[in-house]
Parts: sequence; C-alpha cells; structure tokens
Amino acid sequence: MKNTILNVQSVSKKMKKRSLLNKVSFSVKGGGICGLLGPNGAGKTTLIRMLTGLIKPTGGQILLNGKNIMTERKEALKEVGAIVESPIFFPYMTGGENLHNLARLHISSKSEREKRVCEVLGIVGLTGREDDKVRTYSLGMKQRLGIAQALLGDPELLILDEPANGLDPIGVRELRELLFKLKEEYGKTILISSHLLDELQRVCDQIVVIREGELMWNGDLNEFATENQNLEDAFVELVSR
Ligand SMILES: Nc1ncnc2c1ncn2[C@@H]1O[C@H](COP(=O)(O)OP(=O)(O)OP(=O)(O)O)[C@@H](O)[C@H]1O
Repeated sequence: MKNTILNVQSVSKKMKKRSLLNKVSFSVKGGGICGLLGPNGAGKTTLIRMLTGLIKPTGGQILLNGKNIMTERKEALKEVGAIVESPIFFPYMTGGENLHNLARLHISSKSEREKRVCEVLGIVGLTGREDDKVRTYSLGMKQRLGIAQALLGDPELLILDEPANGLDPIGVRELRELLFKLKEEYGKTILISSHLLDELQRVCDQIVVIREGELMWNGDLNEFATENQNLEDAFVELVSR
C-alpha cells in the first residue's frame, strides 16, 4: 500500500466574505499523477496557492507527506516543488545560473549544489543548454527549466499549474514524456492542473474535479472516463449538471 503524499481535508478559503473553496477533501497516493480539473474560476489556482504555502486556508487541514502545512510549515513545504502560473527566471542569466541561484535556498554545500544542478538538468533534458541565456530558450525549454527548479530540493510532490499552456505538439509530447519519467524512474507524485483534457487523459491515474469551489468528483481516471466516454465528455457532462 502506497503512502498518502497529499491529504486535503475539508479545506475552505473565504476572501472578503466570498467563498472561493468550500470544504474540499481528497488525497493523492505516492507515485500517482492526479489531474486537477475545473471550469474557469473553479478555484484550482486558489487551491494550488494554498498547497504551496502562498496563501492560507480559512478552514480545514493540508498534509504534505504527513506534515501539516499550518503547524509544520517549513518541513511540509520541503515535500513540495511547484510551478504556479508561470515559472520565474532571470532572462539575462543562463539556465544553469538560474538553477544555481535557486539551489542556494535548498543546499548549502557548493559541491552538492553543483551536483544537484547537473542532475536536474539531466532529468529535464537540458544538459548541454545550461550555458545559454534563458531568453533564448523556447517555451518548452522554459517549462522544463521551471520543472528543474521545482525538483532542486528533491520534493516528493510536484505541483504543476497549467504547464502545457501555449506549448506546441512537440513541447506537449516532451512534457508528457518528462511526467512519465518523473513518475516511473524517480517515483515522484504529481498534481497537475490543466484545461487540456486529452492530455490529462493520457497521463493521469486520478482525477479531481472542482466547480465553483465545491468538489464534484475524486477518483480513478478509469472510473471517471470509461471506454464509451472520454474525459472531455465526462467532464462536460459533470460540470453542466
Ligand atoms: N485575491 C482574490 N480575491 C477575491 N477573489 C479572488 C481572488 N483570487 C481569486 N479570486 C476568485 O476566486 C475564484 C477562483 O479563482 P481561481 O483563479 O482559483 O480559479 P481557477 O480554477 O484557477 O480558474 P482558471 O481556470 O481560469 O485559471 C474566481 O472567481 C476568482 O475571481
């Protein structure tokens, strides 16, 4: 039985008396890829911002690999690496320099830092391009550099908010292959939010759907999208009810 890496327990967020999320609960087991779906304004980014410690829930609990994000914040946040909205870089620095800068937050020893930067460049397929300035990178390369940044601290859970947005078909395929590699070779657990439902259907084991801040579905992809109904049809039917 695999450990639960992400446990969202009755999480709510209210802002200015408005309910953005209302008692949302679900969990994600280790080594799985979970798709977070919902129409525009459903609350996906709000949830992701809470899972990465950028904002606080107004109710409920979030456990990252068993650590409570509110009471054990530092330890809990070590378990997660994320790209929220777009990855942030210094465009006039090289990909390698961007990674080295960020690695200082995670690793104090210079030689260990250099080793980890080399490793993450290899994982995301950017070895050989680390001395090029980020402004010369394609969007696909920038997304992979963003994933390399998220991997620096070797987190159990990777959270990617709409990582495939704007990528061409080759970039989408490379991202897909990278996600499989992270899951299968490195044992990472991945939570991915996207509106590209065909793509989610190819990569996910689990699906979570929210609408207007409410949990609509949580379960195996194969239970949600059956042989007769693809993910897009099942999603549209669910959120149109
Ligand atoms: N700081 C804020 N103050 C008030 N309302 C907010 C704030 N941030 C987000 N919202 C509202 O919360 C709701 C959920 O927004 P959120 O960005 O989480 O949705 P989403 O599911 O990520 O949407 P999309 O698919 O369009 O990215 C929206 O109605 C949004 O207008």
